[in-house]
Amino acid sequence: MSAIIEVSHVYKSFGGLRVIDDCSIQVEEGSITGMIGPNGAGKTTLFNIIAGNLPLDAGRVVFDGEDITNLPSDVLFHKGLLRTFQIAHEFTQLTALENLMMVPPRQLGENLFSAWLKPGEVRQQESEVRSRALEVIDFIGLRQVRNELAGNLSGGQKKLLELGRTMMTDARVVLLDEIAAGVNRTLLGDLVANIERLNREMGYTFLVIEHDMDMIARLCDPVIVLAQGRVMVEGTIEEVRNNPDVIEAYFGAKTE
Ligand SMILES: Nc1ncnc2c1ncn2[C@@H]1O[C@H](COP(=O)(O)OP(=O)(O)OP(=O)(O)O)[C@@H](O)[C@H]1O
Repeated sequence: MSAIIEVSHVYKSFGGLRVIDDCSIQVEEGSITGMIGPNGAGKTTLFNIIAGNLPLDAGRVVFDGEDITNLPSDVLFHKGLLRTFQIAHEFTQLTALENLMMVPPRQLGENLFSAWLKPGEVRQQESEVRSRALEVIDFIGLRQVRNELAGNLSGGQKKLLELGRTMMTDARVVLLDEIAAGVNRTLLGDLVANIERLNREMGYTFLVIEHDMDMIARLCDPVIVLAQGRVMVEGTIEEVRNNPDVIEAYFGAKTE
């Protein structure tokens, strides 16, 4: 395996507070890499930097051999690097299926000029998008609620739909930020199974921030522990769990 994401010597401060401090990580292609750490360790900040949602102060981010430092998220999206998006407010009034159909980039039907020039091609593409969306809705187990408004779905179903939206793209790396939060155990099982299938069957690489340790233990290898904006330890979940520094900084702090 080789690294599909390389973060090298990244720094980021907010005002006087250094939140990411000479941080370097690598994500191997085909892995489901976990990222854990105490509250305020800088996990979300690092995600935002990798996903192009936040400029860094210094350092470098490389995706599949290409320097993507400070490229905006929409450019990264087209390159196949994306994070799960919260279902945006305007999409809550669309059905689950329509939410999936809205995702594909470069949809010809959205462009009036191309619709006027090539109506046959637009119809063809719309029907392809629709059948892809139906496949995805089956994959994520939401066929029963495909015609429900997204705003009426449960929290867990919304997370599954978010995952489904990444499947409408040609994603290669997906960043998942605390998707277990607020999801019941049954739906969480579905989410985990779907992430595993996407990884195994479709070759997606995942980088996962998660407070739910069961989910990390089940899904992730390796696990990176971030503390005070830099990597404290990296290894299997067992190695990480047994590391005294981690127990003190993370688990220790948690059980006080
Ligand atoms: N936009 C911002 N402006 C100022 N400070 C920020 C900003 N974003 C994050 N911070 C600060 O940076 C630090 C790291 O935050 P971050 O959200 O990256 O941590 P985290 O590891 O994801 O934490 P948690 O597990 O609690 O979500 C925190 O002290 C936070 O208050």
